[in-house]
Amino acid sequence: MQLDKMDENDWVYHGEGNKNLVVAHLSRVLRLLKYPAEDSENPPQSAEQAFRQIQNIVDFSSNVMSILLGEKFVHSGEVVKLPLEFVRQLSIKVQHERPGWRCDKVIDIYSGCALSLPNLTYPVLHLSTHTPPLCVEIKPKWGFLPSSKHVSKDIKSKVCRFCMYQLYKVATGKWKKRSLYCPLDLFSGNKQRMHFAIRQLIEEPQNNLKIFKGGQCIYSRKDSDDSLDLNSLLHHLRPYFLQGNNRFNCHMTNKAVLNDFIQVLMNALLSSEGREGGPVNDRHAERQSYCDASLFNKERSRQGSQGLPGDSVLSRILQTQMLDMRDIEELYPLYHRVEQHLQDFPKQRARLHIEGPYNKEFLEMLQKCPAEDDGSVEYAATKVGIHQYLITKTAKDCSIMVALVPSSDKEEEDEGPPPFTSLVSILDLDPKPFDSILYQLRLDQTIVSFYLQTRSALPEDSVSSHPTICAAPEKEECTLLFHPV
Ligand SMILES: O=P(O)(O)O[C@@H]1[C@@H](OP(=O)(O)O)[C@H](OP(=O)(O)O)[C@H](O)[C@H](OP(=O)(O)O)[C@H]1OP(=O)(O)O
Ligand SMILES: Nc1ncnc2c1ncn2[C@@H]1O[C@H](COP(=O)(O)OP(=O)(O)OP(=O)(O)O)[C@@H](O)[C@H]1O
Repeated sequence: MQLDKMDENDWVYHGEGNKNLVVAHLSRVLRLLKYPAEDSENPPQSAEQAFRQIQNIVDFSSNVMSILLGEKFVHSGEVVKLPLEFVRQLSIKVQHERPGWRCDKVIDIYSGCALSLPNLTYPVLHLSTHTPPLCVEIKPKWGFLPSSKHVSKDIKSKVCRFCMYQLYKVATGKWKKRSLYCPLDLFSGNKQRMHFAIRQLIEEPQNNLKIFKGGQCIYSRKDSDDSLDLNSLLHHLRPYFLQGNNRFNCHMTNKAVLNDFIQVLMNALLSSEGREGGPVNDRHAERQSYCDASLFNKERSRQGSQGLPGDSVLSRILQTQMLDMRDIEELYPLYHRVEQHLQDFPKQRARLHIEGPYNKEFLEMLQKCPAEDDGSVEYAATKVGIHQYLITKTAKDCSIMVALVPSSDKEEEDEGPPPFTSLVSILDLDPKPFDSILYQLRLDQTIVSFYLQTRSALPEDSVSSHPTICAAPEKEECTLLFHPV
């Protein structure tokens, strides 16, 4: 990439989240900061601050998250300085492709800073074949129930945050339809539960699932009420699954295509080598962790527990999320202690690395932290305190990208999906701001009280387990939740 010869016509809109917009050009992407539209005339930070913010993201990803999640999964990228005219033209060019609900923020066109990353939807893997890679992005969210003594509402240890939050999101219009995906099913390592969870993601992707082919998004929910085209997805997927052993002339039902696709995706998520194909060993004992709101039939999964392979992407994310099992209610007093201290001694913000930098000194500070609470601000801020909690917050909001290309390896069996090579990565590993903790506490209270109120007003089976719906992939009734195709 020649930074002095950038042409906006080479770059295409690729996607965006709450804080960044991403454009792609073949095997690279540029991730540009966004800020609230009302600040568009008056950028909230200088070019130097923007540069430092992105450098902080790179350092946090490479020095902290990559160690916890595994280097093979993490691509931290590098900060680049782009010509301002290029960014301005790019911003105009992509505007009409942006989803309406994201337009409350605008691209930072003043700093010229961006994060340059490999395009994970168009990995080098595909170069060995003429077939465009398939790529699945999953934002799995929180995979466990808090086990803190300080939880004020019992429901938090029975129903997961994602499932509770769904009722609030639908009621406030963020999404039109409730998602029946439950992260605890995906993270269970039990193949039936995982299969069920992935089907729910396909049925209602919200912002938790996107599917790409050849680097282009072919399946996602862009707005709360846009239409989803499952037929078109199946049309894209079918050729990949007809290529297997003895299948060239076989008729495959849509259900079989979808089951194969989910199977291949699960294999990649459970692979303990980063690249699919090797034997799965070093399994964790399955965490007997069930969410009462999941529609998966618990009795079925108890028959065949598998657990997550130790080095699989799901296991690494879950372990990182669980570094801090404390609930926000238990964490808040520690935040309060640090906040009070910073009010009295504002210059200590830098010493305590409240906004980074995430360098050697930061890691040393985490290691030196006292093991027991001695009432100090160091304890509250560091390893067992705020920083550790914020690290787990990043792991609760990251996404997994699974790139798949048909493999030429011949396999003996005629059964099962054709072989694929996969490349699994984790993205969106930005540090979460210290100041978000008060907001987190309030949001948590809102989600829980809304869930309790709404649940009591709804019929029993609309929010809790429903024994007649199960996820056995081989059974006909597993099409139950799908629209006709
Ligand atoms: O708090 P949550 O669980 O709603 O997560 C936010 C996400 O909402 P979600 O529920 O996944 O739709 C939210 O995603 P959306 O904007 O809803 O797509 C962001 O990821 C947000 O992170 P950040 O503040 O931009 O760094 C996320 O906020 P934090 O992870 O910073 O709390
Ligand atoms: N390296 C990459 N390769 C390919 N696509 C990417 C890459 N990084 C991001 N994307 C795409 O861009 C989208 C937005 O990126 P990202 O999730 O980092 O934004 P964000 O604003 O930080 O999100 P959030 O809402 O979680 O804060 C992703 O959902 C993904 O589809």
